[in-house]
Amino acid sequence: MEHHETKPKIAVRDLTMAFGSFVVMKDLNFDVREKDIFVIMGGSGCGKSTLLRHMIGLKEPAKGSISYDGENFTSSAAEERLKFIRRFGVMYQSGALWSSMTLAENISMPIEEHTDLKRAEIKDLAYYKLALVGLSGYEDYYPAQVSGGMSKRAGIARAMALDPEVMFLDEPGAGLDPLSSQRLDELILRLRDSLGSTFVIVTHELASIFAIANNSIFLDTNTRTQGATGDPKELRDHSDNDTVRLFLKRGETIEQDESHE
Ligand SMILES: Nc1ncnc2c1ncn2[C@@H]1O[C@H](COP(=O)(O)OP(=O)(O)OP(=O)(O)O)[C@@H](O)[C@H]1O
Repeated sequence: MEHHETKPKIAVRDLTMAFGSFVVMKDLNFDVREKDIFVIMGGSGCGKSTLLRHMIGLKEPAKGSISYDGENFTSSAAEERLKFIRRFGVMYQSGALWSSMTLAENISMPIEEHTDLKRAEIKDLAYYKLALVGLSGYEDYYPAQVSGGMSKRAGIARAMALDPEVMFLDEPGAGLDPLSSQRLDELILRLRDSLGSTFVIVTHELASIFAIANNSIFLDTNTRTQGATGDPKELRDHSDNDTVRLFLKRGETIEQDESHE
């Protein structure tokens, strides 16, 4: 196993997440390293999206902290917090693009909002971002005119509009056929390699987890805390937590089933 001695990109410490008196997860402790493709995994309703919302500042921890590059995000003042948020790119589960705008206009929006660039420069940037996700030639299409997979890729291009250091994707493969889902996985790997960004991805799709992730956290609904953190392949083969191993081993049966088709 490789060990990087660098400071973690993201450090989550003693995090408890709750809605009122309902505790979703407690005592979460994990690191995300720079250039990791880190997946948040676990069964339905365990708190994956809620964890992502904590990491981008949409929800406050009941306890604990989240730091970026050694700086405390959780305790930061409003103004300082905006600086953190500017370094994030987010694609939500609903991930929808604005239907009344072309793909290029969808990507231009955040650039217009957050920079002083001129119109022509913004257009160039939007075209460039679409090219990065393999959508050259589709700049003037409306979301309804492209496939689900293309729409997800445009959503990723929009999340990348401001060159984020960390990309957060909530269930990017949801609703996609296996081939489009696989193409999306390949895109994520390629973007990580070419742009050097860090990815935090919510997913419960095992094929996708094994294809892209080098680091992860498993949220266990029964114990209401993390079952394990680390490389999903290693957890599948060596975790001393039965629930984690069982969850990840389902992947083998799925992969075998698919190879017999
Ligand atoms: N705004 C809210 N108020 C109260 N409870 C909530 C709220 N949002 C989520 N929850 C609860 O918190 C728990 C975790 O929800 P969350 O959506 O984070 O799970 P998830 O793992 O992302 O689920 P899924 O895989 O089904 O998308 C669930 O029990 C959910 O009902």
